[in-house]
Amino acid sequence: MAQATFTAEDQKIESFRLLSGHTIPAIGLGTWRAGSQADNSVKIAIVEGGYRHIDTAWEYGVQESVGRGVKAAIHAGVERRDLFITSKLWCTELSPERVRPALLNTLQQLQLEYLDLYLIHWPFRLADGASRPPKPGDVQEMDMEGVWREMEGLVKDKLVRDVGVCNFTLKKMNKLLGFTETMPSVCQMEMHPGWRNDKMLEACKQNGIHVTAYSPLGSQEGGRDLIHDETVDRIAKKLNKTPGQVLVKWAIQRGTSVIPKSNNPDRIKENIKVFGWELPQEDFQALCNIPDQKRVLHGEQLFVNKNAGPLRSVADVWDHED
Ligand SMILES: NC(=O)C1=CN([C@@H]2O[C@H](COP(=O)(O)OP(=O)(O)OC[C@H]3O[C@@H](n4cnc5c(N)ncnc54)[C@H](OP(=O)(O)O)[C@@H]3O)[C@@H](O)[C@H]2O)C=CC1
Ligand SMILES: O=C1CO[C@H](CO)[C@@H](O)[C@@H]1O
Repeated sequence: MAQATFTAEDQKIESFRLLSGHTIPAIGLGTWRAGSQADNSVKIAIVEGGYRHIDTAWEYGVQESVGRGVKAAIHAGVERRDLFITSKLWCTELSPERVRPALLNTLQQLQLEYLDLYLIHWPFRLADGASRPPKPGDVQEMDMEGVWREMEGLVKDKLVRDVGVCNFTLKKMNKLLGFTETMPSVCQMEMHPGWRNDKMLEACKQNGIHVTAYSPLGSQEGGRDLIHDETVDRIAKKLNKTPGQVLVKWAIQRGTSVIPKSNNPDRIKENIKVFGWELPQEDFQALCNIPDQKRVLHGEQLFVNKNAGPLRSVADVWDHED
């Protein structure tokens, strides 16, 4: 069996400890829009880049390809127990009786026996066959307690090692914390210098919940081009790093894990070379001061039919807070 070229130890990849006592590697490979190249990107990331953390979701439609990439990496000598694989429960499955079948389907697609982390993707339930953007009536309130009890059951049955949420507002997080028996280990949120989201980061820290920053480069396609932001570019040139590395390092220095997506082998390997050096305080601060704070992905935009105006049902379930 061929040996992996890089190990996480070679790369000195840092990790963060979760409330459960498990650890999450500081950098993971994102797979949204990875398409049919996901298998190759995942294999390169793990075997050549030293990644040990992969972020995916049923909704990305790439889980079978991701699974093939993971399998190839294991075949190349990486141990499953050294990998951290995250997936997410999609909005149409947000009713208690659908949680376990959705997870089993995800495990089957990924060809895995367990997940390291299973996240509620958005705190909204979508009706079966809901169009995007949804029609009136397609967006529904979820039975949060019922769904969470099922998530807890997956941990008890060792099908997933940790559970968590994405895209929760503070109001929704507080509601969850009001009844949870198994704490959410992770809250995954959009975070980059163009959307620091300090309020949720602070609230999570206070509760010991680890934060993973998604779209750390601004998401690029249809998002915000932070790679060419003048502050990011200036700091990158000064430190002799790339803009991608500066953005990834900023996230880690804030205490969050981070999941940049790339399908380009050079950029995959570039984005993880962020250990053994620090952003000086003044540069870290300059990145924190980037103006025009706004999200790239917003629940109201994702789930509201812009042509028809806000749907009554969305107004009922969205908290109207940042
Ligand atoms: N929980 C949730 O609701 C969400 C989770 N996510 C997760 O977070 C991941 C990352 O977020 P995402 O929105 O994909 O965007 P990112 O911020 O990671 O940006 C990805 C884009 O940047 C490009 N890129 C990657 N590295 C570099 C580099 N070093 N220099 C220049 N360009 C680069 C990629 O192109 P190329 O591939 O050609 O390199 C791609 O176009 C997702 O893939 C997904 O796994 C994302 C959104 C929502
Ligand atoms: O993870 C994600 C990537 O983008 C999607 C938008 O189509 C979202 O559903 C989701 O939050």
